[in-house]
Amino acid sequence: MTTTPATENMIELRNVTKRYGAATVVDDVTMSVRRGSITVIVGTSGSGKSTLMRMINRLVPITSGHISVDGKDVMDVPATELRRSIGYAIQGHGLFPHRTVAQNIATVPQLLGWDKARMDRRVEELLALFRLDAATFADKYPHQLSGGQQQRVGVARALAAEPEVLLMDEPFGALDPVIRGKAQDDLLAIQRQFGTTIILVTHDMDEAFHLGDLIAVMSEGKLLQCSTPEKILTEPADPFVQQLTGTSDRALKLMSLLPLKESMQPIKPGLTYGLSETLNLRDALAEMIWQGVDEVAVENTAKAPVGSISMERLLQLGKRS
Ligand SMILES: Nc1ncnc2c1ncn2[C@@H]1O[C@H](COP(=O)(O)OP(=O)(O)OP(=O)(O)O)[C@@H](O)[C@H]1O
Repeated sequence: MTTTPATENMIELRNVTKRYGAATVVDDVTMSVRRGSITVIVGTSGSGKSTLMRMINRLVPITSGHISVDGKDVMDVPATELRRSIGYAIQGHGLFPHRTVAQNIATVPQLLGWDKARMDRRVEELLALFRLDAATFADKYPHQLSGGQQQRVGVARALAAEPEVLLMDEPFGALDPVIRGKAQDDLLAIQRQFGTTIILVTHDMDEAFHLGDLIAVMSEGKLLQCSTPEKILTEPADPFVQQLTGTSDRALKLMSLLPLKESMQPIKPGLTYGLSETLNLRDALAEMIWQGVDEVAVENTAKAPVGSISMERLLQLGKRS
């Protein structure tokens, strides 16, 4: 038996346009999203980010152009089937107020006719994944949870039926910075575990740089650039892209994208202070300034030295190439 190889791109948008009357709110957007990657859409308010994303699961009808998901034109898939197969998480989470946490999470599996044992297993697994104790939370109602907990349930619900594609519209918008950071790290861990293809809309550029394999910048309905975070910083396609990413901390943003592990120098004996190889260069620099050291050992998770890094080398790496 021959099987068709999975296409490398999970989502393809070709010349996608959305008009409301005379207003063109998404203007001829062409973009590809690689399977198992995270694409973050940024741009000013009203630039068409949500509209673009909502055309993928057909919550908004396309005026012209084509969108395919996993090789299939979305217009050839019944809208309800499409929406059940694509996870969707929004700011304010949209939980059903009269359903418990467990029932909220099981919404799509239930619609898909999963048996009870499988649904219960999945709910427990997701609660554990989002660090919500099942005994405490499964039977609570949304109003009994904090905003952050509700948000996590919202994302858990979007992931419940193990979708290959997850669309997220400002999913962490309402969270305070500490919880937000944790939620982002949870999402990255889950994405790595399941290989989910994610498109996420945010206003927060730090979030975009932290999460995005690609960053898509929109302005007035147009897609100005869709590139890696490094390219967005070092080769902005448009003055607006440059303005959006901010120029004052460009060096530090760039350093935050570079892993220490890939930039370290050979092991050097006699260094008394060690940093984990899992840090990025910005965090390494911050720690060295704080500790007042010019050179440190780089250590693996077992605390064995695997290299070294000097302040001089760090400063070189942050320079525009
Ligand atoms: N149903 C509609 N009818 C008419 N205009 C609409 C409709 N929905 C959205 N728009 C307009 O389309 C434009 C893009 O809206 P959209 O919500 O996609 O922007 P956005 O970039 O996601 O904005 P924000 O960051 O503020 O959420 C806006 O000017 C908005 O007013």
